Amino acid sequence: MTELLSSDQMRAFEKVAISQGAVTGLDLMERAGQGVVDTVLAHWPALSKGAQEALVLCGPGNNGGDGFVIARLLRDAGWAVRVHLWGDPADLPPDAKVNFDRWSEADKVLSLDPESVFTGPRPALFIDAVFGIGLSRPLPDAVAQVLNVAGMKAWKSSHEIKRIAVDCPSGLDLDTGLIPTDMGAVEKAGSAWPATLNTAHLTVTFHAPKLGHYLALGPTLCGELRVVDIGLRGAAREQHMVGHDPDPQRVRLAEPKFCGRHVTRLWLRSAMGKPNLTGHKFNFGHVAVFAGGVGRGGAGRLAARAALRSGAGLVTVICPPAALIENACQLNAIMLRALKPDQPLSDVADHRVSAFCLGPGMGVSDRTRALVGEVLERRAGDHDLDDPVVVLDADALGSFAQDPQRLFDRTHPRVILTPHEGEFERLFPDLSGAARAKMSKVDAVRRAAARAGCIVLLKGGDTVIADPQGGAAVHAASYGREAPWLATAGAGDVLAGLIAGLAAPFNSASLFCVAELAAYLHVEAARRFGPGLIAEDLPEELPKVFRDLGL
Ligand SMILES: NC(=O)C1=CN([C@@H]2O[C@H](COP(=O)(O)OP(=O)(O)OC[C@H]3O[C@@H](n4cnc5c(N)ncnc54)[C@H](OP(=O)(O)O)[C@@H]3O)[C@@H](O)[C@H]2O)[C@@H](O)CC1
Ligand SMILES: [K+]
Repeated sequence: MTELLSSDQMRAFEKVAISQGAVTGLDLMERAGQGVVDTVLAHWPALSKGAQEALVLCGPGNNGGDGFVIARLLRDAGWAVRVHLWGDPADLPPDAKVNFDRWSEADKVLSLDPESVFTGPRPALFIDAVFGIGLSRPLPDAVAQVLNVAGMKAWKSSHEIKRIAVDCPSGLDLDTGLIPTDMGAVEKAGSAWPATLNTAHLTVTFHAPKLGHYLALGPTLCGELRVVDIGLRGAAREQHMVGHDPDPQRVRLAEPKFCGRHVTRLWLRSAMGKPNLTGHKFNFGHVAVFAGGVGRGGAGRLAARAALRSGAGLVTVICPPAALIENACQLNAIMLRALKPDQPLSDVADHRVSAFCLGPGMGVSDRTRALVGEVLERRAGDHDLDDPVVVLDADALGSFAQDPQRLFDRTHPRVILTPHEGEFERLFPDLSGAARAKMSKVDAVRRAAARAGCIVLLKGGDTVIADPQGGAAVHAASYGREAPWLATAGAGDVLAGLIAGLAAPFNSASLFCVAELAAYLHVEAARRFGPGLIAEDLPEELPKVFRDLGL
């Protein structure tokens, strides 16, 4: 699984490599610039056929230094290159200054402002090397105007201009995936896009992807993402093997990759219980899904269906007595039990229930709170691993909005909370909204998991999963894995059931690994079905996904 780095981690890698004498900063800058040129020419082979015009915008730090290297390499290859610099050359850091001087030996450097940039000839390549991991505040207005895609209209046939971002589109915070603005940060497309919108066709980053490439606006702004090896490998820590719990210091992409190779089948087999064992249905666990009252059972039934499709041996829907007939009309392979308000849970769910799923359609109520409390108190004794898995979603979370601590006092390591942003905000108001202008989604979910003492999975196109020790993963429905059809009623209920179903067999992987796989399968099912998807389709698509993935 690919590691996602913070800006500080990237700087630390560079520092270690340089201080060990393995490489100089100038070497790294040269490799970075060469890597961008090679990647661009490989991406658009037609550009290699004849030298053309390139525009390189450089900033006051080492991102700008990379820009000077790129400009020189293109010039050496016969391109006509114009370079604009934001800032005073005398203030450039040493390596960037060396490359500024190398460029300046034969060519001039222009100022970076809309007038001077847009009056020149139309370039084939528009290269943004203004700010990278060193962005520390909102973009200056003049830079924002030059980088705004709208500015391209100054050139005729602007659609033919390839926009390349060096490390990231300038203005993107590589820790949060947000765009810092004077008013805080902008996260969502549609929610007041800043005037500084800077989207690239291709972003070339170095050594490893950063958090901001995958979180929030990152994928929208970066276009396609390529990672160039600049020889820091010696300093890199080993990669994450699929099926292993996360390292608390690191963040990984939840994906079926190891050392750059696809290991999808291995991932499925390492996380799921069913493919590794023969036996009777009780070997594969029993999931109990609580459903709502009359007319509100659909969400619970969706979760139950997903649990059964994902490998649980048995699934029981537990509902209030009045909803028994409604559910009986709709369920076959899924068992059904009614639970009266004064009846003990053990009457309908014995000790063999290995996973509970609560929330979808249950309603925000005292009754839901009481049932959640009762399930969380069902502990096996000495060993956490013997406790049933408890997936808490939707109304199981909403029922504790007034007093989240009451929930957190009971949650344990075999519990997973699966909120969407709104539910997360109600449970963790101090880790949401404006607080997230500075704190990445990963940090917010890590803190939430530590506070709740259980796993937290915060849904989104950039789903973040964290455990109380700090281990974290991002599951990204981006860079070719977009799943817009998943934004449909009931899709979240299916995910909750999927987690419960995957976690139910006694021999499945840790709950964290199961949650990563569930997020992946959920998106795979949506993408395989495609346009027109509704939540009912997701569980039915799972068998095809399993088959496609080689199970
Ligand atoms: N690390 C590595 O291993 C490698 C790194 N490499 C490259 O170096 C890049 C990182 O370089 P970097 O640290 O110099 O940061 P960078 O993004 O150039 O900007 C810092 C400058 O911008 C300024 N500044 C910031 N925000 C501003 C604003 N809004 N408006 C105005 N000014 C602003 C800031 O000023 P300050 O905040 O200090 O006042 C400072 O002067 C990295 O992204 C990659 O491309 C590669 O060569 C290969 C190896
Ligand atoms: K940049």
